Amino acid sequence: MTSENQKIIYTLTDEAPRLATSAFLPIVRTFAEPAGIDVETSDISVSARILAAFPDYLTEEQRVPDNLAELGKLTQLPDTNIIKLPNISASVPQLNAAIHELQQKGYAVPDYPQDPKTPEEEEIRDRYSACLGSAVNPVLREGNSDRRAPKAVKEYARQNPHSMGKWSMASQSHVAHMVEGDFYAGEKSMILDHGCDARMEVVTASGETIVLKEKVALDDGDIIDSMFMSKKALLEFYEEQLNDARDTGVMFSLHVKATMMKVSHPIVFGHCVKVFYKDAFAKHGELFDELGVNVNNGLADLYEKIDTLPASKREEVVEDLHRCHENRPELAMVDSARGISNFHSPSDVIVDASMPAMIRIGGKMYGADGRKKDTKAVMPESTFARIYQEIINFCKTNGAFDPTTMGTVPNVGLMAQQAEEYGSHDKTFEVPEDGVANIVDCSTGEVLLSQDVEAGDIWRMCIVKDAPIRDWVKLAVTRARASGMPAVFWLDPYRPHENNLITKVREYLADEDTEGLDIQIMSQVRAMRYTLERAMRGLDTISVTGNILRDYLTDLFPILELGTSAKMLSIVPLMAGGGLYETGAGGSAPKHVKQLVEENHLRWDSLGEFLALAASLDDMGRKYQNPKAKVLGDTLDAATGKLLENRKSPSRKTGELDNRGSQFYLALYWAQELAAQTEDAELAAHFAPLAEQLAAHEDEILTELSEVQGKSVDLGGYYAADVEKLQQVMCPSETLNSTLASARG
Ligand SMILES: NC(=O)C1=CN([C@@H]2O[C@H](COP(=O)(O)OP(=O)(O)OC[C@H]3O[C@@H](n4cnc5c(N)ncnc54)[C@H](OP(=O)(O)O)[C@@H]3O)[C@@H](O)[C@H]2O)C=CC1
Ligand SMILES: O=C(O)CCC(=O)C(=O)O
Ligand SMILES: [Mg+2]
Repeated sequence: MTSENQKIIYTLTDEAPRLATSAFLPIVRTFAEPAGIDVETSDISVSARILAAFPDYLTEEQRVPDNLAELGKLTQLPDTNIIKLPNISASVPQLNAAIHELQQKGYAVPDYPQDPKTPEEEEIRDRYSACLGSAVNPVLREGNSDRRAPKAVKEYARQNPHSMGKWSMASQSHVAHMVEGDFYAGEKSMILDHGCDARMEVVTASGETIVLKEKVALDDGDIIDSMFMSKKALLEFYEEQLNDARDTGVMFSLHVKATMMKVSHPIVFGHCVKVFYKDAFAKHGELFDELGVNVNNGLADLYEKIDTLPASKREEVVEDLHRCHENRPELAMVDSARGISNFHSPSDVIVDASMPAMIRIGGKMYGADGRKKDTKAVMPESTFARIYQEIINFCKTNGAFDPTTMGTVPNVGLMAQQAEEYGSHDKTFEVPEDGVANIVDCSTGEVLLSQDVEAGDIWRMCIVKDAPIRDWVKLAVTRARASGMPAVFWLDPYRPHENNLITKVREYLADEDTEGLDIQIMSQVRAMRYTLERAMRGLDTISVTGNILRDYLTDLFPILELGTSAKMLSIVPLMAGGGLYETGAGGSAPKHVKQLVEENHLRWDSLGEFLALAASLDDMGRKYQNPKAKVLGDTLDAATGKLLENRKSPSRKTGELDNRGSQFYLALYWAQELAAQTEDAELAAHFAPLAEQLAAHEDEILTELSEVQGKSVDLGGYYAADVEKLQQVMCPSETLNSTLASARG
């Protein structure tokens, strides 16, 4: 690679990360330039993706390129180096809000047809499906995942522990999951011994064949699974759990991932809302249908639709809804001050973040009165829910974990090529009629996997490819070797899919040099217990997991260990040789944007972004023999360590140091580290004046950064903010801006 094409592609995403990046990019460019590294941006925000999907609805000037598709191609090239911050995985309400904002701005993109009636509407819905739910990560994550807390970050957390709630043996909090009729219960799985195209079809009782998916391309060695969730069993389960929560006086909460599991979980969520309010639905069901109410989009959708009714009718409906609460348990709240419950929107409570938050504060969630209470955490799908019950049991017995002493739990996650459930959205269906659900080899007609299903059941097919499994095993061995930690594969032999994985894991482990390494395979509940026992004693254990547990555990352990998963290093070594560097494991923190807009204080911590950039630079240095890049990476890591030591992370409180102030210190320390290092005299000479200038102007810059706080700001939009306004708000210190500019060529 020549110096001309040494390039970092920096993605622009949504919400708080987008804000933070606006402030960080001038710093990144200032530091990357002397090492001959270009920093190119690529907007993959939900609004940019919407615009890219509808060029024919836009004027020439309004059109934007399909950046995500472009990046997807680049993941297949060995030179690629992408930094990716969290982005919105849009639920339908979020998608609608983004569309509405764009329309208001004069972009004539069409409305989202939730229930398409014409071929044109179907075509529009298909185009929008590329913007809905988790649409970015699966395209870019063409590798497995390596997430961990770097030593300096772990050490900082040990010295400066975050608060932890108390656990009591008497806690009534628990997890409720289905024990029959869920995806786990009747799962079937096989390892293919030949490649083929398969179709998914339901053969109804009357003998009619309904093809749900014409073609799924499969390869020799793929593990494929067929699983379904029974609607009947799900409704019974909800009724039982609601009654149990009411009878035992515990709050009710529902934890799903409707953003990522964009087809199945909104349905699972919607059924819960309907069961909770079943009397109101029994009485007003027809009216709700006429109004087009779809509670898969949350109770907010219902309230919005009944708003169109005459006042007296609306009041009657609202009264009937309220009356349902008399026979139901108290509901966990998302925002008790504003009366927003767990049912308001399917994207308000996202299981990977919501369960750790509950566990961290002693197994509680907030009730309508704003108080913390014990809760029944309902996760219908049992496959992974049991790990949360295991940690709850552990905390009840042993008390809360102590961040000053607890061990660390890094993760190596199977993720590449849309592995497992997280790649199943285009192969997930609500079954139209009772019958037999078959996965059929198109060329021979052989039925590969078969299930008896009923109308309304959710049926899906999952795939994991062979090459990613081999790569995942290799990555686990590499991490075990590099860290000296034991590595545990969390695989359950009683689950057909994981049993097949175990076969392959054993085979591929045999190909690796595992001499002296401690590598074990345990079912998930045992793995959790083993890991927790060790963590409590200060011992570290790598979790090696499938895709869903990757997601769950990389919020759970960092939140307990570090207070937030934002402080994780999150690397995706792309299978084609490139690197995708993500920032932490957390979300895009909509609450933080609200605080910025109202009070001009951004509490988002960019630590994950600093760690990601250092890893990206380091990789560039090694791959392209660019010693300057390596020096930049090392000094950035050192600066990040200093930032932690000197407690220059953003504060949550308006008026104190925020994200922008924290970034100023990062720039100062980075310049100082570069000036002080002796490996590259040119870089030292280049950055010495910047280090001096930044230090000399510290007070002035901090004053300029804090003066702006406390007042509301206008970003010119939420999903599609005005770029200039964004820049002005995020870079308010003229002194810092000009000092950085003077160091650039
Ligand atoms: N990789 C990705 O692209 C991901 C995207 N998402 C998307 O993000 C959105 C919101 O997700 P949700 O799961 O609700 O989580 P949030 O983004 O709201 O994060 C949960 C909480 O974690 C804390 N937090 C997270 N990141 C940081 C940070 N960098 N600095 C400081 N605190 C942090 C905040 O706590 P506090 O408010 O107390 O300060 C925040 O409210 C959704 O649209 C979801 O789809 C979610 C996960 C990953
Ligand atoms: O893609 C998403 O929607 C969420 C991803 C996520 O939560 C994670 O990777 O930890
Ligand atoms: Mg996650």
